[in-house]
Amino acid sequence: MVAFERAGKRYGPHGEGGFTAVENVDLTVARGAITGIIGRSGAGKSTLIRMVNGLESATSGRVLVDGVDVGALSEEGLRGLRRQVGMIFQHFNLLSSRTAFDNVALPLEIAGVDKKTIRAKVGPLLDLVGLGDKQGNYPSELSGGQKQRVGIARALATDPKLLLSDEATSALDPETTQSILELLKRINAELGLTVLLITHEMEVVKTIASHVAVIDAGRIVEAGRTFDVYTNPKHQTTRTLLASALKLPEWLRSGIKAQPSVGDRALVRLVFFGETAFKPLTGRLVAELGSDVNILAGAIEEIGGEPFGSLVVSYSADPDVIARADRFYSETGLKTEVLGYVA
Ligand SMILES: Nc1ncnc2c1ncn2[C@@H]1O[C@H](COP(=O)(O)OP(=O)(O)OP(=O)(O)O)[C@@H](O)[C@H]1O
Repeated sequence: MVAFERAGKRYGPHGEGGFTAVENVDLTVARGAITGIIGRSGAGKSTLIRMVNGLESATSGRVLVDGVDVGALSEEGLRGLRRQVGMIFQHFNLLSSRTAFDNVALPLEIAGVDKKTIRAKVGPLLDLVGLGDKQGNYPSELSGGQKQRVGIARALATDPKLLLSDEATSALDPETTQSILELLKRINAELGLTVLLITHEMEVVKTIASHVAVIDAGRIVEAGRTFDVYTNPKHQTTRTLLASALKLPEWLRSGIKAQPSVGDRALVRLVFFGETAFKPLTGRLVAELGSDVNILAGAIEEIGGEPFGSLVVSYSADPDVIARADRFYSETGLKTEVLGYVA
């Protein structure tokens, strides 16, 4: 549905004074799927997603939506594209002088739709997002979650086939975030809408995205099924993003170092799924390393209905202990990653 072909974006002049925000991105977004793009602040996420609806133009390569090169569209072509591509934003971007109803009606008014059709369309959309009783309320009278629901209804007004989500839950508390993600999931399933979202939170990706791409300094460093990337991350950026999503106590998280000093302990995430899920490997690891293994956190989670377990343990970073542990992992096929080192 969306294809980035060696797509890049450079702000300002070429050479000195310019800045390359996105570089050589090759990425395909499957029709009907929910795809997440995750990266740290400044990684280029907003630039990348805005290239899909022409809010930013590629300065190299191409971005195709349903085979159409966005960069080659005329102003009128772009307006047509934006009717097919809805967008929601971190700060909702509602007009404060308009009611919920009138905010949702706005794209239809702009498209020249008659009043009767607008009335027939907006009510059911507000019902769909659970705001049937708030049609006459102004944004200032709505909670953050309700404002985002209005934003979602507005994005759906022109019956788009693709929804872009720019950090749509970043300004919301965890509970409201979950309810908005549930709503997006339902819309994806019920309307068959393709969703492309950007976020800096692994939890968001894990909750709703079937596929994920990790962006770092303007480049996609890893992409694939969310389950695969989450259970077997290959790139250091992905590992760092995952580590920050683990529910480790603050005292432990803040003490993590990239390199060990003498006497430090390795902090290791063990991932259990598929064949390794049902083997009593933790006991064997403890037997292998002596009683030196500390279990610090553990959870059974699932992505897209596929369960997996993760356990965070620490043990001596002494090279001999590390070598024994690594031998054990390669013999058993247990997936692991070193999160860092702690004193
Ligand atoms: N109009 C612009 N002119 C020059 N540089 C820009 C412009 N817009 C963004 N940038 C730079 O491009 C880089 C990527 O910005 P972008 O907003 O795409 O990142 P992001 O991953 O969405 O970050 P955040 O999550 O903080 O919004 C940043 O270093 C930013 O300063």
